[in-house]
Amino acid sequence: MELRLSDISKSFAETAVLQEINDTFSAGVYGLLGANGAGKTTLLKIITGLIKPSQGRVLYNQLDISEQAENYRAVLGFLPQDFSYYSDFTGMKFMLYIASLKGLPTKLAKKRCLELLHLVGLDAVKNKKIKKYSGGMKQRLGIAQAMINDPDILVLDEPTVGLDPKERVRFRNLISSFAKNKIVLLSTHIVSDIEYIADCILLLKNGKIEAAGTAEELVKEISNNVWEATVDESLIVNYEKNYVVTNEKHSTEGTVLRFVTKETLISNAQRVEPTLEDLYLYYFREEGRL
Ligand SMILES: Nc1ncnc2c1ncn2[C@@H]1O[C@H](COP(=O)(O)OP(=O)(O)OP(=O)(O)O)[C@@H](O)[C@H]1O
Repeated sequence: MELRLSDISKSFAETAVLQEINDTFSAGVYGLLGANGAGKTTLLKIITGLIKPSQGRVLYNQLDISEQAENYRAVLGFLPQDFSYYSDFTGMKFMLYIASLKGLPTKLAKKRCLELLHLVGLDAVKNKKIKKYSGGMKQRLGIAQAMINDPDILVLDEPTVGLDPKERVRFRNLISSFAKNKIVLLSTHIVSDIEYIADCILLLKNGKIEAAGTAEELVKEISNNVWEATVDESLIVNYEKNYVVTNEKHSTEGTVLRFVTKETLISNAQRVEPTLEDLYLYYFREEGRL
């Protein structure tokens, strides 16, 4: 199984949103990480065939997805960012509705809906109307509906929005166990959501894939460049001008500043292990200053 993005570019009017994206996905979890407006939703919509690229092609098993639309839809599961629900439906009724849209036979549909509602922890509320659901419950229902046809390719746009920390952990476990022999693509701007589950992280910046690899591979770029130093609070503004500051921890002894730079003149600065969050903030430093 292979999904290939071949030279994808997308412009809206005169504005280039994606530029010459090339990548090949085989079974595994891929995390698309980027700041707001980086082009994540646009890229995922192109991958699902919802919008067409201005240039380039998406190939599923070597064939353009536009030439095998029906076949492709059958192996695809999608959670859009702006997913809307029928609020008067119960969770179960909604799932059955999606199952019928996907053409699942009635008996199988019921079994599959119950299984999935259990997997996302919505058993207890499956007969409640969706309008009574919390944001996190709705999001879990959205994830469940995307998995209804046991898709080979699961595309999730910002799936963890609205999930509390416990739900996030449950989500990560769910995706890890689901992903065997499947392609899972998910977008987020929350580093910790994909740090542990993504086999490959793609950093999307200004419509281009700036870097791709495992978390360990990616952070190598800034190894030896992440520091911590205890500094006087009044000097922080100056440091922020010269360094990419990734954390500030205030205490009675002063402020522990964490920052990324090649060389530093701060005498008590010590090198520390880089994290993916350091790398993210380093890549998206301009956005951080808005
Ligand atoms: N249909 C459209 N017409 C014009 N511009 C668009 C359209 N869709 C997206 N854009 C623009 O393309 C850029 C990328 O948007 P996109 O939604 O893909 O980013 P994103 O990384 O998903 O951001 P977010 O995390 O905020 O959803 C934005 O500047 C957006 O305004």
